[in-house]
Amino acid sequence: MSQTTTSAGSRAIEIRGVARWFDDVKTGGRYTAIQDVDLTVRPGEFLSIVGPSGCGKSTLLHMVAGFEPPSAGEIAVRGHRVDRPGADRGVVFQSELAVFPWLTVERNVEYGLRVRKVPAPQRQARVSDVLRLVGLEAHRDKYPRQLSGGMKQRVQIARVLANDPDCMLMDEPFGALDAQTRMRLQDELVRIWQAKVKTVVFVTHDVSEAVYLSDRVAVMSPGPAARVKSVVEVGLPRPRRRDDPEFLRLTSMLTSELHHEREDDDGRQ
Ligand SMILES: Nc1ncnc2c1ncn2[C@@H]1O[C@H](COP(=O)(O)OP(=O)(O)OP(=O)(O)O)[C@@H](O)[C@H]1O
Repeated sequence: MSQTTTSAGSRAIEIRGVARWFDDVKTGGRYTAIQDVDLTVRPGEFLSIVGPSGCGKSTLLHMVAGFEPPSAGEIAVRGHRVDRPGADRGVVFQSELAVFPWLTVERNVEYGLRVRKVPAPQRQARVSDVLRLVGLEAHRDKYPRQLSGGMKQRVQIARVLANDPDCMLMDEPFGALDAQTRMRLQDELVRIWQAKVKTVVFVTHDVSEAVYLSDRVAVMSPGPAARVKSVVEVGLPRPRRRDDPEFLRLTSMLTSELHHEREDDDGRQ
């Protein structure tokens, strides 16, 4: 990251006027995936991004991660412009391929700490701490092929937490899991988030998952030129119940918001 652009204040992540387009080498034209995206994420907040398939959720998250630059606009994390990946932002992907198959659970989790040359005693303490937090202590010597899909996602989460980032950026991390495992991991994620007080940005297709987990839910419009069309506050206390009438009302409201393109800009921020 480079120069300070804004005072961090109450903004963990600030996305201002961001667009991303891709050149089509065959036609010489370009495809504008997202345009004019404005979104502020507060420190310690759990914010989900929902949107139709292909609208640009992953593209937006990858830009916050610093994997690719915006074509226009600016992204700042704690007041610093993002221009590359950084240890302050940890990314959890949908695919279990993000876990190194040739390393044990412990080695996977320790990986970032080794790269940063954290001394062995500190490394071991940190790894034990996060393995305990994600419930993988008993599996530390196993290889990924010996783990279930849910356990592999826990390895990814533990690996991110070991680096103690300010924000966790999660790209449909539970998308490939069966419904029961998914719900269990949602509960675990809330517990971990509450224990570690990280800012979390969570991309999902699943409105109910977003309402269950989040402080606020940002809804994107369909692409091309997708934008954040509204941001909805979820005021429900935790632990949440999926059969709570207010939970069901919010889920149904967000579902219709997602499926109906609205031209007004009321909810933009
Ligand atoms: N490297 C690229 N080159 C060209 N087009 C791209 C590239 N990456 C993404 N796109 C296009 O940008 C749009 C947004 O893609 P993205 O994967 O961010 O959407 P998404 O909302 O995360 O989708 P899904 O919910 O299906 O995972 C899509 O139309 C996609 O085809």
